[in-house]
Amino acid sequence: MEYRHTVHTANRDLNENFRSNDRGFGSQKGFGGDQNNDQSCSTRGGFTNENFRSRGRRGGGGRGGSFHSGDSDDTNSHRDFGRTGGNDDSGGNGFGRSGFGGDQNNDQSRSTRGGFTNENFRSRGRRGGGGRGGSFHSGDSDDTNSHRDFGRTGGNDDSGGNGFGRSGGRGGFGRRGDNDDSDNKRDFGRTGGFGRRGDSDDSENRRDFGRSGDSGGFGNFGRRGNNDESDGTGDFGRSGGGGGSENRRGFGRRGGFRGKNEEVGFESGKGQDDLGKADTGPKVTYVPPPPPDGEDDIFKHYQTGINFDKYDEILVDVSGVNAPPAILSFEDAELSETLTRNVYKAGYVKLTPIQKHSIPIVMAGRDLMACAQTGSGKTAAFLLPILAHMMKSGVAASQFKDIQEPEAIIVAPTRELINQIYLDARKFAYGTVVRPVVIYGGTQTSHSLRQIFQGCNILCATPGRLLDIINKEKIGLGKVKYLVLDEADRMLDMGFMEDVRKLLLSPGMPSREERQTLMFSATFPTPIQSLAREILKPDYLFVVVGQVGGACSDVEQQIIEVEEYGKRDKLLELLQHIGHERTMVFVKTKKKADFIATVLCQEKIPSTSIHGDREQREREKALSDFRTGQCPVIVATSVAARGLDIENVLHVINFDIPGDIDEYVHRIGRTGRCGNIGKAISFFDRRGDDEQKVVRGLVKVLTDAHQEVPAWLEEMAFSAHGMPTFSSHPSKFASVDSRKRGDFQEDNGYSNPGISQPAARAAEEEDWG
Ligand SMILES: Nc1ncnc2c1ncn2[C@@H]1O[C@H](COP(=O)(O)OP(=O)(O)OP(=O)(O)O)[C@@H](O)[C@H]1O
Repeated sequence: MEYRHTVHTANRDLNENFRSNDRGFGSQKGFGGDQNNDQSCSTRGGFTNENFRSRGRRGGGGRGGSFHSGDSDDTNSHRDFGRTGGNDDSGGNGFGRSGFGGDQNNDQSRSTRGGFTNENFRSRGRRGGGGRGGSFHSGDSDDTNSHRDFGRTGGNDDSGGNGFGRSGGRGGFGRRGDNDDSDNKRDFGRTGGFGRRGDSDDSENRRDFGRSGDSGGFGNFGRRGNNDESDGTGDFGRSGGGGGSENRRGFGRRGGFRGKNEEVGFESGKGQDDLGKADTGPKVTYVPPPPPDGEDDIFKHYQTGINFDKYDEILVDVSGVNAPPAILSFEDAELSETLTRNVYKAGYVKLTPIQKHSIPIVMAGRDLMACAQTGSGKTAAFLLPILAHMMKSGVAASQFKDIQEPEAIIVAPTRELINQIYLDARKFAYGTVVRPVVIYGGTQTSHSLRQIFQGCNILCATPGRLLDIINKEKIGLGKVKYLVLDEADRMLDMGFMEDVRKLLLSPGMPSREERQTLMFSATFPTPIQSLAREILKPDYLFVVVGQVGGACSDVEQQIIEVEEYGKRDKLLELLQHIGHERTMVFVKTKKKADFIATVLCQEKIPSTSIHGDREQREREKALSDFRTGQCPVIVATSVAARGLDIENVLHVINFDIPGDIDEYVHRIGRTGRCGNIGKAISFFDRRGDDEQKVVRGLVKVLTDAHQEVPAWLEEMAFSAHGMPTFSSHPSKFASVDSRKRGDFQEDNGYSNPGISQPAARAAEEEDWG
C-alpha cells in the first residue's frame, strides 16, 4: 500500500536565516533586526530578503503570513496548501514565489487565495514593522468545521502597504490564538501591531501580548506560544512585544526558543509556520482518544534484549551524604503486593542499575539527581518508589472534585513523552486507588480539566499546560509531595527554566524543604547541575550510572562523511538496504522533516514525520503509524529525540547531525534500549556549522562507548577550535557530580549557591577528561 505523507506546514525557510540568533526571535536583535540574517529567505515560501531587511532596519515586528493547512486527511493533503494559503506575490520577490510551503516538490497549486503582495510586506517593513501577513489556516478538514473559519478570518487587508501599526497601533492586527476562553478577545493587538497568543487555550494572563504598542505604534509583536514543547513550539518574544520604533530592534524582549536543535532562531522556537498556525489557526479542539484500557494493553511491553544482563557489570557512583544502600531485587524494594504484581506483569524481573539505587533513595525521602543511560529504566526508577511511598502513607482515593490536589507532579518536555510516562504510571498503579492523569498542550483544555476533575493523585504534565491549569486555579498544589523533572537537563535549560521557576513559585507549591524533588536524565551538563541545586535540597544525592559495557555500546555508532547535497541519495541507499526495519531519521528543521518524508513516500518507502508544527492529532497518528509498523520510517526533529520508548527501533539515522552532543546521545538512544541492540548512522558534512560544534563531543561519545572513531573525525576534533582540553580517552561516567569538582563551597555536605549561572554555558564544558 502506498503511504502518503501529509505535508502541512508552510514557510519555514527563515529558519536558516536566523540561526545566529539562537535564543529566539526577539531575544536580542529581533526578527529582522539583524541584517546578517537576511540572506536566504524565501526562495521557497517565506519572504524576501528585501522585506526582512526592511523590517529589520526599522525595528522589526513584521511578520510574513503563514499558511497552514492541516492535513485534511492522509490523502489529498497536499492540495490543502494551495487552497488555504498562498500569496499573491506581485513583486515576484518572495513570499510565496516558489510556492508557499516552499517546496516545489510538494505541490504546485498554491497561492490562489489570500495572502498579500510582496509589496505590502515591504511597506510594512519599511514603516516600522509590526505588520504581519495574513495567515490562513484551514484546519483539519476531518475535524470540526470550526476550523475552516479561521481561514476566513485570518489574513489581513493591507491597504497599500501602509503597514500595520503604523499609526500608533490602529492598524494592528489583533487576534487571539486558539483560545478556548471567550474572554479578552478584543485585547489582542488593540494598541499596536499585532498581538497574538499562542495556542495555549487560555487567554488569561496572556492578554498583554501585543497590546501595548510602542509609542511609535510600530507593531509590537509579542507572542507567547505554547510552553510545553521542547521542539520549539513557542517562545518568541515570550514576554511581550518590544518591537516598535526604529532603534528598538527586536521584538519580544526575552524571546528564547525552545527547540534546542529542532530549528533555531526565528523558525525554531515556534517558527514562521507556527506563528501563522496560531495566529489564525483553529481553536484547539483535539481530544486525544483514551488509551486502550484492557489489561493486556495496559501491560503490553517489549522484551529486554540480549545485553540486559550486562547492566549488572556497570559501575555506579553515588555522591552526597548518607546515601541509603542499593537494593538488589524487586523483593527488596518493599513495594506493596499490588505494585509488585504489576511490576511482574509488566515483564520486569530484574532491576536495572538506576532502579537499584534510586528506589531506596526516593523511599528514604531524599532528593535525587539521577543520570543513567537512555533506555535503562529511569521511568520506573522514579514511579515505583513514589507509588510505593504514596500507598504506604495512605493516599486518599481520588474522587470527583472541582479542585484536585495531586500528591505528585511529573513534568517532561514533550507531549508524547509525558503521555508515555503517564501510561507507565497507569500500568504500575493498576488496581490501586492512585489515579494518574496526563495533560498536555495541543489538546482541548476543557478535556484536560475534565481528566483532572475526576480525581488526580499523580499529575503528568507538560509545563505550559500545567501552568495554564494552575493559573486557572483548577488544581491546588498544597499537597504536592513529589516533584519530578524528567529529562531534567532539558527542563532546566533556557527553554523551560522559566516555566519551572513559575511552577516553583506558584501559590501553594511547597518549598523544597517540604517536598521531594527528583530529577532524571541521561545527560547532566555541569551548568545545569548548578541550576538544579536551587531546586533540590542541599543534601541531595547524585547517582550516575556508568557506561562501560553498558547500554551505550548496545548502539553501534557510525559516522559517515556526506556532503549536504549527497545526503538524500545516501539516505535512500541506506533505507533500501535496511528494508522494513523500524528507523528514525532525525533532521534539523520541521520543513525538512516533511520534505524528506514526502520524498521517501515517493520512493515507496512508507514514511511519516513528527515535529512541532504538526497538529497534535497528526503527531499522535504519526507515532502510532510508526509504532505499529505501518510506517517503518519516521522522520523527526528533536521533538522526538528524548525519552520516546518505541519497540524495535533498530536504526537511528542522523540526516543532520545535531549541534549539541547531549542531543546526539538522546537521539541515538531511541534504539538499543533495555538491553536490545541498535545502529545509529550519522551523516557528517565537514563544512557544516553543527558538525564543527559537535565534533569533539562526538569523538568522546564514540570513545566512551568503545566505538570505532574514524581517523578523519579524530583529526578534525583535535584541530577544532574553542573547546577546552580535549581527550580521547574513555571515561567511565557520562556525567560527574559537579560538587565533586570543588566548584562550590561546602556547607552542610555541599553548598547550595542558588541559581543564576546561565544555563547556556555549553555542555561542551563537560567531561573533557
Ligand atoms: N527492570 C526492568 N525490566 C524490564 N524492562 C524494563 C525494566 N525497567 C525498564 N524497562 C523497560 O525498558 C524500557 C526503557 O525504559 P525507560 O523508558 O524508562 O528508559 P529511560 O532510561 O527513561 O530512557 P530515556 O533516557 O530514553 O528516557 C521501557 O520499555 C521499560 O518498560
